[in-house]
Amino acid sequence: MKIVIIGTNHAGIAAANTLLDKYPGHEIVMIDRNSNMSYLGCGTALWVGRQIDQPHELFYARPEDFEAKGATVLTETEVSAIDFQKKQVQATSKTGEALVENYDKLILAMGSRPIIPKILGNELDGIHFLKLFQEGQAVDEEFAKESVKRIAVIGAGYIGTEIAEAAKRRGKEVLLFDAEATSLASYYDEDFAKGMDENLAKQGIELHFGEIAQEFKGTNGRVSQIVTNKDSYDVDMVINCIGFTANSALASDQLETLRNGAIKVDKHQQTSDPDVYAVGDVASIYSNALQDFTYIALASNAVRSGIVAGHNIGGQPLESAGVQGSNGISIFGYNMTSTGFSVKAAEKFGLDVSYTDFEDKQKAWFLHEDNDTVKIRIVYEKESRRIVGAQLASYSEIIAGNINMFSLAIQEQKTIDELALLDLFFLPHFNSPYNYMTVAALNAK
Ligand SMILES: Cc1cc2nc3c(=O)[nH]c(=O)nc-3n(C[C@H](O)[C@H](O)[C@H](O)COP(=O)(O)OP(=O)(O)OC[C@H]3O[C@@H](n4cnc5c(N)ncnc54)[C@H](O)[C@@H]3O)c2cc1C
Ligand SMILES: NC(=O)C1=CN([C@@H]2O[C@H](COP(=O)(O)OP(=O)(O)OC[C@H]3O[C@@H](n4cnc5c(N)ncnc54)[C@H](O)[C@@H]3O)[C@@H](O)[C@H]2O)C=CC1
Repeated sequence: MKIVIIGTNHAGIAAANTLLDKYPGHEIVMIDRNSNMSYLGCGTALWVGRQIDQPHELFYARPEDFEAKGATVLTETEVSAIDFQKKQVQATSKTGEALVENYDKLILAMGSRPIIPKILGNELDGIHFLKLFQEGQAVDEEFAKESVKRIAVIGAGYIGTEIAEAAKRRGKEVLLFDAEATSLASYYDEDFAKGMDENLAKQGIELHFGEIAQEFKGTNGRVSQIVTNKDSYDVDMVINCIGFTANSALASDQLETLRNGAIKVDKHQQTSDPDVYAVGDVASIYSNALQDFTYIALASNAVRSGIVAGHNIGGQPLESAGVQGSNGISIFGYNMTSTGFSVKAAEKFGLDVSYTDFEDKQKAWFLHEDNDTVKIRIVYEKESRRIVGAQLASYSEIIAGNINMFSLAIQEQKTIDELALLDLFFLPHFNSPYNYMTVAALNAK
């Protein structure tokens, strides 16, 4: 069987490795328009902010790794069309040569692209996005310029907040804008996001929330001012981070999609064409909190969905367990993690939810050093009492792993009452006998 994979980043790589390692004997052709593969964008801010010295360790796979296992890897080759009837992929190589690849099974792993704000002045120099390694390099080069002193970051989601920290670490003045009232509004309720806002403000980042960019103005072709619905600000550079959209144009007129263009898949990653699978950011994904398919762009989901597609195409039926969109962020030492829905997100999706909050020290009360406060919120459906979300925030790093337990609880449809008496270990170095997670659950109305 000949399997063609379009897109060789996290999702495409996971599918390719699964097929090559577990189901040998197939012809695998991997095509990507980029010159590199496997770049972990999560490391961009760490590198640009000089928390790590070099970007090379942010790559974990090379074309040679797949060629050594028998695959054909075509880099700098852009797919321009797919004929789903003839089962053919048309592409152009880096030398301009037209290529046609036939397939028995096709894996779409074209990922996502940043949303471009449709406002005047978009084309000016000094306006950046952060998705590819090359875009990280461009931002890094700008940060090195003495003339770039004041930076506007548009969108205080995950990428915006992380790059705001990086810019500050490089000695820049940073103005952080978001249409919402707080940072991280897609992931955390306001009471939680406020903790991050205070942390950002304490570090000298200028916060402009509830503000929408309406125009970029320039001087000699380079951005020099940003105009919002409230005011205008002189800046030397802009970084746009207002979210991702599925990069599905190659297939969205032929295959079924969600309203945002993500290619609809089932739990086997199969699209509306049985010979075509879609994985990662280009595809829909099943949310256990919502109990329906939705769109959640994360590297963790990309890897899992790639593995699932690989097994199904290889001949071993495997159903995805669904996801919770579990995520985390660490900014100037302040750590936040969440999974499933916040109260706000649950209500937006039509769920009738309640929540329980608790706050305590991370370690036992009699440890007075390095013992930070932890805030927790657990969100549950009122009628069924099933847990649909959790949020944690603290300067303590110990909180990080806890969110995974809530992820499993949501996946397994556990109720808030089942959590209340769960056996959690106790050791003073890490927690208290009255663990804040179970106390929050015990307090649930
Ligand atoms: C700055 C940043 C930080 C992030 N941090 C995190 C994090 O901490 N945790 C987390 O879980 N996620 C994080 N993400 C999100 C994560 O990177 C994405 O969810 C992930 O990259 C999706 O993987 P993918 O393989 O589905 O798609 P992509 O990474 O978008 O890869 C798609 C590939 O398809 C190729 N392609 C597209 N169209 C064509 C075509 N026509 N022809 C040939 N090739 C094509 C592209 O060149 C690309 O290589 C971050 C993203 C960014 C940008
Ligand atoms: N730690 C992690 O897990 C990370 C995950 N990612 C993922 O990568 C994807 C893209 O990240 P982001 O671009 O940061 O998206 P995001 O969805 O996290 O944040 C986008 C932000 O932009 C704001 N916004 C939207 N339109 C706006 C406008 N016109 N003006 C001002 N603000 C506006 C939104 O309110 C939101 O806060 C997401 O799916 C994210 O989850 C990215 C970085 C880190």
